[in-house]
Amino acid sequence: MSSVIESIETLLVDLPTIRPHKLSMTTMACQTLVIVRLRDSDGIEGLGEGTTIGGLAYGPESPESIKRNIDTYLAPLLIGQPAGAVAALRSRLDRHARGNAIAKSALETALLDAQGKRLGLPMAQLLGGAHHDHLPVLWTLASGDTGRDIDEAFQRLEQRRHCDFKLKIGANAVDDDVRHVAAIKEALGERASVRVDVNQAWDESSAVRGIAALQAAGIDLIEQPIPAREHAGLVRLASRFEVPMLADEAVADARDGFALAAAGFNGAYALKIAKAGGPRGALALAQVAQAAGIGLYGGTLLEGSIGTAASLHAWATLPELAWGSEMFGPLLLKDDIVAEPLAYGEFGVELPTGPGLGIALDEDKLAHFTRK
Ligand SMILES: O=C(O)C[C@H]1C=CC(=O)O1
Ligand SMILES: [Mn+2]
Repeated sequence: MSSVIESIETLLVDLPTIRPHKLSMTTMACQTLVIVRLRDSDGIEGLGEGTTIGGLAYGPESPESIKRNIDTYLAPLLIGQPAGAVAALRSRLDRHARGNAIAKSALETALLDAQGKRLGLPMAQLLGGAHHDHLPVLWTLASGDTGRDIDEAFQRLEQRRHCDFKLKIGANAVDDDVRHVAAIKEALGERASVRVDVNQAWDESSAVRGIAALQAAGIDLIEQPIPAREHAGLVRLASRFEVPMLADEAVADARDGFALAAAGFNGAYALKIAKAGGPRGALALAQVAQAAGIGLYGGTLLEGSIGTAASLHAWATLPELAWGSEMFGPLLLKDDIVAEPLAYGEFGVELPTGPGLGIALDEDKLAHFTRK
């Protein structure tokens, strides 16, 4: 008898951040991981993780809704089903439940982890095989203080941890943000690539003014300057400026990617397993981007080690990430719930090698940080 899915448990795990992380819509002091433990009748356990940023500040799913919707609606669709039928199970979730991409991503990750363990293959091999075993990782400077961000950047460069930096802006007046970014770029000079993420905070005319100044300051990439749904505006900004635009919230999945490319967008796409409903959906967006000649970036929704490892397995199967990745989530957290943390160094991170995700839980730490 082939294995069936026997149980699915979800846990809310609250981990403090190493410093306040300030974005245009919220300042984080803690990240909540929704951990999925999926158990199959052959005794194999698959792990998954879903995160968002600042409760409901980033999108329509919160950690609590992810847990509740898995427990109430999504898990019952999987219990008793053949455990190895990952593609069919993923379609089943989409057929019976709309939206909830982060919850579905956590479940798809757990299904792939279990199947990889069953077959003795790393998740990247289930997804077609890895092109790379070390991926570049940038660091986000978002302490809210220019001097502290500059110190942090030099520290990361000296540790050989990161040489590309993303600055979170949009919470302050445009001129103040531009001054902040220009001061950091001026301090780092040619030693580092500096990019910004506005997280949808500007309207188009503010964006024109802000981007002109950021381009003059030597910034390499402008992420999501205007609201996600304003595709036409993003296309206009991408055509207007030499500095490329990175679409993040505007492109969740392959359909969004197709629509934006068809509208004439010529920038780059941020892939996130959370936006696309899992690693397979994120790779489908990557295929659309490749067909349209659009460059790729491996994005994070500030996942912990499990979600980060799942993303790395997916990104490793891509021939090229023109803009590298930002899979630094675990480094923003004060502690971890896995036995062996991901290996960061030489401006990037190693792809884990064991079966499935190649990640094991530290049960004591998991129990300690799980919300009671
Ligand atoms: O890109 C985002 O919108 C979300 C995230 C990625 C890095 C970071 O600091 O926040
Ligand atoms: Mn972003």
